[in-house]
Amino acid sequence: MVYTAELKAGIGAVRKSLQEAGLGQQDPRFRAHGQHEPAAHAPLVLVACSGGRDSMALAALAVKVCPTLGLKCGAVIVDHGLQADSAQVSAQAVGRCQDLGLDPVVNRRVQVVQAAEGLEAAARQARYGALTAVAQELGADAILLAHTADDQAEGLLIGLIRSAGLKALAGMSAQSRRDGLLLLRPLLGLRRSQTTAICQQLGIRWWDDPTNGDRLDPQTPLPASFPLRSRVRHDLLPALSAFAGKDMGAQLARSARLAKDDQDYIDQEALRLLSSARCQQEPEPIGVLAALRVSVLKQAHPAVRAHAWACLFQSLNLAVSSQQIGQVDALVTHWHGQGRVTLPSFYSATRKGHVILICKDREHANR
Ligand SMILES: Nc1ncnc2c1ncn2[C@@H]1O[C@H](COP(=O)(O)OP(=O)(O)OP(=O)(O)O)[C@@H](O)[C@H]1O
Repeated sequence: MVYTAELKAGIGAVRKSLQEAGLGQQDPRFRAHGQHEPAAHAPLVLVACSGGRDSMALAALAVKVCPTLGLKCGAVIVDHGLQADSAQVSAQAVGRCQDLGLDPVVNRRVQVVQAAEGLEAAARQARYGALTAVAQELGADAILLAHTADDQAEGLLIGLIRSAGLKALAGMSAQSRRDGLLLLRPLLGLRRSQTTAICQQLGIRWWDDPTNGDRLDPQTPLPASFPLRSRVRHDLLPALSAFAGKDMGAQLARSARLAKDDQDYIDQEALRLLSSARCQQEPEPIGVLAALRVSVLKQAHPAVRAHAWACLFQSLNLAVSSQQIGQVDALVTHWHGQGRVTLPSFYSATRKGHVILICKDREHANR
């Protein structure tokens, strides 16, 4: 096999990701280069594979890297059942992963229930649920996802279209946890052109999702019926690059990474603020979810305080608007004896002297 620049970049990225996650260092033998037969009880990592070019490239890279670290490498293919040929597409991806040598390869069919947040979000929810369930069933240590720098760039533009603030700009983490499961994204530094080249160089075939519009004329905008992500990829990002006279994909991906670092830092400060502002008096009266000292909140930077409110409401599963966060914050910064701020699901925020109380309506507190 010829180690092309793309293959070297991909192999290096997967190896670094697994090592940074603390995987593959259990046995001193694995510090030496070369292939090592994984022990029967060796940690298992699973590639989340859609059958597309990015995740087929990742499957090919991971199955090469894992044995050098003494890890077992399998794959999970989730069949969303949203397209007429989805069972066939999934079966094809299973076969291709097996041919590459991944083992085990699991095909999991899910039921996508359309919810208020749309079909794409519902499919993502169902997909992560299935990935977590399979990982738990197999005792896997991590799931590898094949998001690339192009996904980061597109995500940033989608964030700008849909919402506002730092969160809208912040990209995905290279390492995160969901329901206790470690999620790794080793290819965030690679471009889609590189994953395509890796597949071509290794003779791997992939499936092109027709809803991506990849095979349609690049000069003709996709109809509005295509998913937003596909339209951003096909129309907006190329138009932006043409306008700027340079490849904006790389720059936007870098911005998404920097914004994510900033967001992680502010979130950490916000959690610290919440913990130092909490009143120590125990137990809280019935219906009071949090009691926070105004003197501590007042000293914090407004951006940190805004994130603290957002973190607090998120922990209570409350979808609170930015306007409501502003009203709650005014209890600290512009206090003139105003009444309580009504929040969703019978929650409210009130100021009592030098304390902000986040309460659930007494009638509903015990339900
Ligand atoms: N049906 C699926 N089954 C398993 N994993 C999936 C599936 N769909 C997506 N994933 C995982 O989530 C990642 C991001 O999903 P997305 O739909 O954005 O894919 P993509 O950027 O088109 O990548 P690909 O070319 O691999 O389809 C994929 O690279 C893959 O790791």
